[in-house]
Amino acid sequence: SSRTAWLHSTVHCKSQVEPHQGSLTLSRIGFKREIKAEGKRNSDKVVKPLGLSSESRGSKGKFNGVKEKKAVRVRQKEQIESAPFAANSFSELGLPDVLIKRLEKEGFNVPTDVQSAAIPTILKNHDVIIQSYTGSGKTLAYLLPILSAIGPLRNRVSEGNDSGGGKAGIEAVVVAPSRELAMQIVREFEKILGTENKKMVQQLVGGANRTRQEEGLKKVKPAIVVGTPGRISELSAAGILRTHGCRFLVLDEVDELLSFNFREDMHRILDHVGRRSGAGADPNAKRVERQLIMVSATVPFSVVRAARSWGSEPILVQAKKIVPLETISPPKPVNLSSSSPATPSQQSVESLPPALKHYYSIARLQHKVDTLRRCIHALDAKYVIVFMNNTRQLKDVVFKLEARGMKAAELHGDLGKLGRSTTLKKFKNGEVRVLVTNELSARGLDVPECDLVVNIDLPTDSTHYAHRAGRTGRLGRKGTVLTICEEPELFVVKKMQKQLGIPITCCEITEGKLLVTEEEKTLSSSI
Ligand SMILES: Nc1ncnc2c1ncn2[C@@H]1O[C@H](COP(=O)(O)OP(=O)(O)OP(=O)(O)O)[C@@H](O)[C@H]1O
Repeated sequence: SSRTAWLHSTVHCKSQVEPHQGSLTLSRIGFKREIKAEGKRNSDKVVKPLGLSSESRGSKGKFNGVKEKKAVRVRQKEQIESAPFAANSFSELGLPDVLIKRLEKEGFNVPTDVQSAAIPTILKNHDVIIQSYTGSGKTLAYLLPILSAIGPLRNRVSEGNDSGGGKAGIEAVVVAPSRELAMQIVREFEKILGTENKKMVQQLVGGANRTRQEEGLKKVKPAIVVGTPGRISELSAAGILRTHGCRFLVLDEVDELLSFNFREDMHRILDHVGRRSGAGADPNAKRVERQLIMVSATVPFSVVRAARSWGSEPILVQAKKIVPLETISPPKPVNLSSSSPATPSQQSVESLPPALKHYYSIARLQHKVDTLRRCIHALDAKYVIVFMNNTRQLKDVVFKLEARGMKAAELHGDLGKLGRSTTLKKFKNGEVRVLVTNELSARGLDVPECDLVVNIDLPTDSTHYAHRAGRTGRLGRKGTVLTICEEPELFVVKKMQKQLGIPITCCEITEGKLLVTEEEKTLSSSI
């Protein structure tokens, strides 16, 4: 039945890595002693700069760019005090001084937990999956190690003779599932690089002018490209995008990229960007060995499997934990029909920011927009993202809100590239208060001010719920998520509540206030 199908699809979320599996003594990957799960300040410790020894970088190939035919990626085995799970500054993480200065200039002074864990691990050349909750700063967690190896802000101390000023061709490929997300990543690169260097990054998104992109690749010769799977693989197949010398392949929102929709394009990208670590030297002798970086707030076992087959000894990096992938076993079947309260998997809890508040409200279909509007007023929300499943109905909701004097706009894939970016810009600058959208915006979209997410239609499963919800409460901010459902849909909300391990509290919006019933309060506190 469709209900069973829904349950099965959501089991993925639970299948993710259970905490404390396998030994955390990782001398293999350079960590000296057991890594404690709780974040530990290391301010009083001298932490050796990680990943910067001249022995392992520069002189041994990979970091000398594409000139050497058989670039070999050397993983650092040297011992360090401990992983700085909550570093006090970026300088503790082994990033070059020039890069740290740029970060400070842009107002980034303290790394987030996931950045503290991921940056040193990537600097030590490991293939990684980065998993931590939405809005926790995963973009910089991979962007900074890349910029410390490529381009003007790179670490020059550990280099050999010549490296990475953009002459070596494409050195990093970042793939994202939507144009908006790809453009956002480009802007983050540009922010750190500064105006004078922003040309070393080029966007390759679908829907944009392909000829201009081709010219850019030929004339400007960027070192980093960021794009969507279709356009990247198209340009690669046409021989215009040459990625044999690529040292970094990043798959942002990897679980989405590995979905059926992107299968063929992703296959081409994984096959043609750099050389897989450990792959036989013969057919790909001219390729540089690449480092594979996979990123998402939700990591189903299918991603673990993909990382094992496309990467080499990959490591799962979470905010406070680093685990070799080989210790992760496939999910056990979960009995979701059991009446006893399901124990949420640690992993699913970790996909959501801890400060978020989750509510649901029951309304008839024809009253959903009215409930939405009253909720916005009750919470005095300023930046609201509303999710729906059916693109054709977005317009109707926008129309109803506007009729009541609330500035709203629709955002979906059928709009042209220009229309999409204009709408997004208007939402970000506050001209539009309510952005009515579909799954397109659920992944990665970063509008830090977003204070309310509303599901007018239910998300298909708890993974989708987590990504939608994660558009608010970014980087420790407050945020509210409201799911408006009809009575018969309530069981779906209850199920997601169990799977995600969060209270989704029943509320009513009356007389301009969002009220929680007493009964619900006790129910949700028992979760
Ligand atoms: N160290 C930091 N200090 C201050 N702000 C930061 C830091 N790191 C990231 N940010 C900001 O936090 C916000 C969220 O970061 P980012 O978009 O990378 O989150 P994410 O974990 O990738 O989320 P999602 O899973 O939704 O894609 C961004 O606005 C980013 O600029």
